[in-house]
Amino acid sequence: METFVIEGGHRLNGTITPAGNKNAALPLLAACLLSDQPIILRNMPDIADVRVKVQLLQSLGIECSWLEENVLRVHAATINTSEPDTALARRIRTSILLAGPLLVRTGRAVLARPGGDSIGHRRLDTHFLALTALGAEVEVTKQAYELKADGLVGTDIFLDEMSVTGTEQAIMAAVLATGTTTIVNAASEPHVQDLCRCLFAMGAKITGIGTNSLQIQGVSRLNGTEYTLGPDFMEVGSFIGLAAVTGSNIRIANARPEEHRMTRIMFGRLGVTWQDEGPDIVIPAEQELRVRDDLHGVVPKIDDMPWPGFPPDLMSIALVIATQAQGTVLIHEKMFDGRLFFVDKLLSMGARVILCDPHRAVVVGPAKLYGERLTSPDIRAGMALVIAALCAKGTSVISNIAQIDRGYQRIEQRLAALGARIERRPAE
Ligand SMILES: CC(=O)N[C@H]1[C@@H](OP(=O)(O)OP(=O)(O)OC[C@H]2O[C@@H](n3ccc(=O)[nH]c3=O)[C@H](O)[C@@H]2O)O[C@H](CO)[C@@H](O)[C@@H]1O
Ligand SMILES: C=C(OP(=O)(O)O)C(=O)O
Repeated sequence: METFVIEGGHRLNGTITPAGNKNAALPLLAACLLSDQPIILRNMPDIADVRVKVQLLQSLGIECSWLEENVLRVHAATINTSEPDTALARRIRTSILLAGPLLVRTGRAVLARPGGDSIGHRRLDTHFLALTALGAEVEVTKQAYELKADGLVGTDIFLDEMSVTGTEQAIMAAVLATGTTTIVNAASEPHVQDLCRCLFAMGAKITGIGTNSLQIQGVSRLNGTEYTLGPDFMEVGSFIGLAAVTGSNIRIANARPEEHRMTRIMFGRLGVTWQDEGPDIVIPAEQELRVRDDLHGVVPKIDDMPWPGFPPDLMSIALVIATQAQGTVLIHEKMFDGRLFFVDKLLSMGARVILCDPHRAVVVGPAKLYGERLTSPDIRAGMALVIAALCAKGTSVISNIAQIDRGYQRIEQRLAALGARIERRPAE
């Protein structure tokens, strides 16, 4: 197990480019099963979760090869089995996204209960609601799911919540179903849009992309294509937070500023500002971080919602920024039950936070942070701890960085290029 050793308290400077969106890459790899033609995915992030997903595809007999850095060719000419490798499937959340495509291609899917971040209960009910509506038979056991279908038939589906991967599952099952499917109360995050656009390029008939109501006219086959993934907006939000708490001037190249309107509102409540310069985001040095109270001096809140609300994956970053802002703010994590527990790590660094319950934390800032020995509990808390450590006085050692490697491509090298003092070392 490796660690990050971080010496904090130094200002950073320079340009950083976000990697391709992790949460687009993972469903797109599942979508490759929907065609027997080659698909070339560009701007694929070279992260641990993608590597596990590629191995999962290979366990089905699908050809996957990196043509060059961040360019992956996937060719599902034949699929040898409907049972992806159990150990690999248990390592990532999106192994479950193979269910719909396997049903379509082989009429059967046997999948282990998936892994992914341990941030509270991660329900899959929406996935099975959609698949059964389209005609699949599903048997759920304690640790696995067995599905079969003799052809899927389009229908009107109203999702019980705007689940991101639940929506992706429904889309992938519907594109080759007979007839028309409507998916209402659908998620519309940029990664859901990337999936729809790639499927569209493969010949799928989808309208309503980017909205909460999708219409899909089933087609009889899908072609191969080439598709370029969008930038990871969680990386962009993380880099904005990093610049703000370290007082650094950072340019984030090709950041798609239009995807950060809600982030601007929420981070703005902590006094964080930036300029959009064409496709780039430029965060100025030495900002005055000060909580902006609501009208009548009421303590403001930062809370998450499905898109275009503030993404839950940026809540941990917002919490670290709040520790450095003058004033009091409520962090209200409404979507996940277990994402705020990492505040005990920030408390050990000197942050002033009251964890009211699993969903709410009151942060009083600014607090001077000090280097600590820390463990990364999940991917986003891990990145939040890296940011806290870079802002802290002294040296921090972060263990369990495999969590961070799941989603951030060679992060220590990219941050070191901005002047960050961060090293990857074998665990002592
Ligand atoms: C691989 C991938 O893409 N993972 C992302 C995906 O996970 P995933 O698809 O697993 O997350 P879901 O969208 O299903 O649900 C996330 C949480 O929000 C709750 N919920 C969801 C919708 C809703 O309308 N109301 C509600 O309360 C769910 O009950 C759950 O606790 O979306 C999450 C929410 O953006 C992100 O944190 C994950 O990074
Ligand atoms: C929760 C996340 O990932 P996953 O759904 O893959 O566990 C995340 O990307 O923050």
